[in-house]
Amino acid sequence: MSLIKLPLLKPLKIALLQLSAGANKQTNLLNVENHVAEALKLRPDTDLIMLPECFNSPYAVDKFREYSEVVSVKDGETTKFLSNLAKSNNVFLVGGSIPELDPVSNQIYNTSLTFDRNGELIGKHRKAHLFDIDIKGGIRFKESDSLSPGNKASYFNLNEFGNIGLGICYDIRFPELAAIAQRKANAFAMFYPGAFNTTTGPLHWHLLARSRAVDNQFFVVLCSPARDLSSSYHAYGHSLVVDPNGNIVAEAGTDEEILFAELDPSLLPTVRSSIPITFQRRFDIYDDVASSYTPAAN
Ligand SMILES: NC(=O)CC(=O)C(=O)O
Repeated sequence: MSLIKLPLLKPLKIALLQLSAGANKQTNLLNVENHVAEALKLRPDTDLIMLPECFNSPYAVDKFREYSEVVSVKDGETTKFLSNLAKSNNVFLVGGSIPELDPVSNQIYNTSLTFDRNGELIGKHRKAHLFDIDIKGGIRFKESDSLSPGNKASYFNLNEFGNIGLGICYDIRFPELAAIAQRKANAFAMFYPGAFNTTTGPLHWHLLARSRAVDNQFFVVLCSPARDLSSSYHAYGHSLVVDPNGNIVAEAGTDEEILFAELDPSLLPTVRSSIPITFQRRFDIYDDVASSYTPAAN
């Protein structure tokens, strides 16, 4: 077996903070700060910390505008908070997601912000596929009642660790975003802050994470809010890390929890050489789909 050559990248040590978010934004931010401190106390060599979808506000269509804020390191309360948190702790920070107010269009987005160790904003993704579903006897949710969709696939550079792709929650159901990150950016992992629920979580959470990992032969990382039965939306929990072979390597329960994992990119060449789908793609027969992609850098 000859190994596929990929640039030698460093293993990335990550901590996922599975937290609940209540009605008080300050309390939610304080909870994040305390858990970052706790994670770094337990594992001081952590390189990257990830937060869940909607960590500073309730996950509720009728609350997004009320909690929304501009994304600005100067004027945005949560942007500033995240930037300082990354810098003061010398970590990369995948800032889950927050309701973002675009001051020009007055539209609201579900937006994820990623910061480097200096607190620089290195990535911004607006949830591209809005969660509009209606499962009889299960759950009805319509993000598009108050949110607008983002319009690009996102991937970012983490210096010596290489590139990652990022989507938010429902975005995981659309394999194209992960495929773009893998093929256009040679990403070694796809990160999804995500709040599945007690109906769709048991149905599809693990299946989708493992599918995206196996499709692209890279790591898939999902960070969920903790389950809070007193809130209107019951998050699934089960934050998850899946390796490039589709194996679950770390999984949280349903309560607040810090989940640690290490993403070793040296696994990718072995997996890709064993089952070489990377070389076996038939773009000659699915060219129409490929040419409809609209890739964009940050
Ligand atoms: N909450 C979401 O965006 C997605 C979800 O719960 C699902 O796809 O299921």
